[in-house]
Amino acid sequence: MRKTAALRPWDLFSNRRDTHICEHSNQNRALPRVMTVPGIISDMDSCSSNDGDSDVNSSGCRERKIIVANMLPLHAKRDGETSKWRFSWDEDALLLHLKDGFSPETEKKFYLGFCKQHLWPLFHYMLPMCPDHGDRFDRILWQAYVSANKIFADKVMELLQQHPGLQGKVVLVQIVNPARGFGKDVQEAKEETYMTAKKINDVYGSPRYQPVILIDRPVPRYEKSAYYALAECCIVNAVRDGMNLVPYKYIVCRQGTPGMDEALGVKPDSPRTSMLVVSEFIGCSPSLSGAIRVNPWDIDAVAEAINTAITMPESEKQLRHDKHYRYVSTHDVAYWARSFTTDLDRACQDHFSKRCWGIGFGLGFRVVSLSPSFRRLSTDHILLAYKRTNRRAIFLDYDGTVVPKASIIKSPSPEVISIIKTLCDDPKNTVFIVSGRGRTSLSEWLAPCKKLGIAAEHGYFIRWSKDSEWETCPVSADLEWKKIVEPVMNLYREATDGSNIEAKESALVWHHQDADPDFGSCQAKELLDHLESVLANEPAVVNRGQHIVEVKPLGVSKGLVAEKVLSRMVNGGEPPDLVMCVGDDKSDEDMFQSILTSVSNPSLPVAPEIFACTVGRKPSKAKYYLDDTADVLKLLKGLATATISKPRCLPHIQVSFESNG
Ligand SMILES: O=P(O)(O)OC[C@H]1O[C@H](O[C@H]2O[C@H](CO)[C@@H](O)[C@H](O)[C@H]2O)[C@H](O)[C@@H](O)[C@@H]1O
Repeated sequence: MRKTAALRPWDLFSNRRDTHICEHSNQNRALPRVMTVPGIISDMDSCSSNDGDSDVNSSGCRERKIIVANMLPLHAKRDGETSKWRFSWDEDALLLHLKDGFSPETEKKFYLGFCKQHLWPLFHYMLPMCPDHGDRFDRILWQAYVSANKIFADKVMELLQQHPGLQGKVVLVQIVNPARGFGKDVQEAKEETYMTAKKINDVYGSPRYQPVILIDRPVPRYEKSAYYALAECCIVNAVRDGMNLVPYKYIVCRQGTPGMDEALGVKPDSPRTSMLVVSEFIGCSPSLSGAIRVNPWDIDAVAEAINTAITMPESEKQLRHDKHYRYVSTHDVAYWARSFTTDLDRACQDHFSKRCWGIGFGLGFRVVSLSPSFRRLSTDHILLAYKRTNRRAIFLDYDGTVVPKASIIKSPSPEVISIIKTLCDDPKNTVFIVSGRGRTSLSEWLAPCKKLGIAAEHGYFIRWSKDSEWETCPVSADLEWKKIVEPVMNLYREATDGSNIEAKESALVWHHQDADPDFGSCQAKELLDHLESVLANEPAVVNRGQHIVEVKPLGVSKGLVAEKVLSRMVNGGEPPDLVMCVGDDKSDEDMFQSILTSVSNPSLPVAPEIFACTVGRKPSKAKYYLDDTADVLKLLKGLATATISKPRCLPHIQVSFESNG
């Protein structure tokens, strides 16, 4: 076993001074519910865990409630022999003055002055009464009150010291890397570091023990490697960082080499261990899955992480080290260079054949590269195909396609109804509205279109015409995940003014259309991440739509709707010869993909003509675009007109030849 431990903020390391790691078994140490100052600190450390556990929360962590009082109903007596304080309840609740912390002057001002002359009357609905101070606010008394509270707070913080068993055993070695600049800020940071180190050493050090060792000079690589090799734990907790390589170097040094083993007296086949505590804000953090991740601003969490790291069982340290070492040795500089080149190649694929467009405004501005074959769908173009085909499948999204997204009235206009009705009344057409919306509103709004098929809730429900029954998608009926999603969405609803939750039969949707646009978008991204992580093992998927974050059952998609409709047409002996699909958002991309794939379906006698069209000029699987819903309606109207004015079958003209004879 190596005999050195190390803890280090930024580039810091420390050595453990003895061979025994502090096996601090009571990690969730309970604090006494009422703590007084001065107390017997060592008594707190041995708090037993069988005290009723009333303040153990559901996750197993103790919630610490610290009550700090100026006067306690206690008798305090210092034991002459041991010099320890002994406390006993004062049955008569006599006031005990704890004078150690304050000068008589501060105590007089904060307690007799501010508390009694200002606070007490205030809390008793009276004006300040003292004739000396009259009715004026006395700033000096207030300042004494603030000072007294600060003294209390400082004392509490001091006593909340964590893991005192480690005192004398752990050393933090901080290597101060030479700064690259000479600004005032660098100087100030250095001064603060020195001051803090001195404070810690003064309080916790002894003539033979210095808890913090600052090394403020250029440290050659071989010397750093030696520190890395000896340190049992490495902490890199920068508040922001790019690709910090120190954790990787540390792992490699802990793995050692035959030469290092010899120098350190380590047996060649002895198990290797290493422990990393890393800031969640540094670039390498996600790649080190065995590291303990901390928020560097959370001092308590950092302290706990350090304790966990150095008290962890050796076997686990070894597992973590092996995992990290495998990662570091397979992801070397050559690997990074190769993967960067691959990513670059992929990103630039077809780069030169694409056209770039700047779209959006403000924070929404993006440059998108679009295929040169991506073009506006002209009515004339589709009309030619429409007129020469006889078995057409038409899929229309609802919101943002036939009804404008921004419209307050969500029901379709009479014009939309009339166009859709004309299209679906044509026996050559199979028309479906495929929407994320619920079945009740869709069937109500589209009631006049009797022959229209409706796929509601992204296809969770499908109805082939008004007279047929709703079919439910044969996916898992388990919607238990809703219980996980709802509280999370509620958090975001509460935190985002203007947002709301829509509960559908199979899905839950968080809407932020009426929230502040920028804040709403940021919250939506957060929510998406949050939900994806909590739903990792659930039969549900999270999607982002226009001003929405939606969670729906796994296996439900608009793409499957298109697949189902097309295969029913094929199986019914009516394979489509034209497939048209218009939609505006991400969920519609599934439909585009699905109809594009259908072209290569071997069961189709002839490949249908495909018109996949997105609404808005943006990257899409669709080959065509239209600018907005007005454009869509114009196009559909053109098709509807062709439907109505199609050449009727001419009546057979009977020519009779009358005989004149
Ligand atoms: O598949 P779609 O027909 O495009 O429907 C998708 C969602 O439509 C509805 O949300 C949309 O309208 C909301 C106003 O009614 C608006 O706030 C939101 O931004 C739009 O995305 C519907 O409420 C959702 O359930 C559908 O998934």
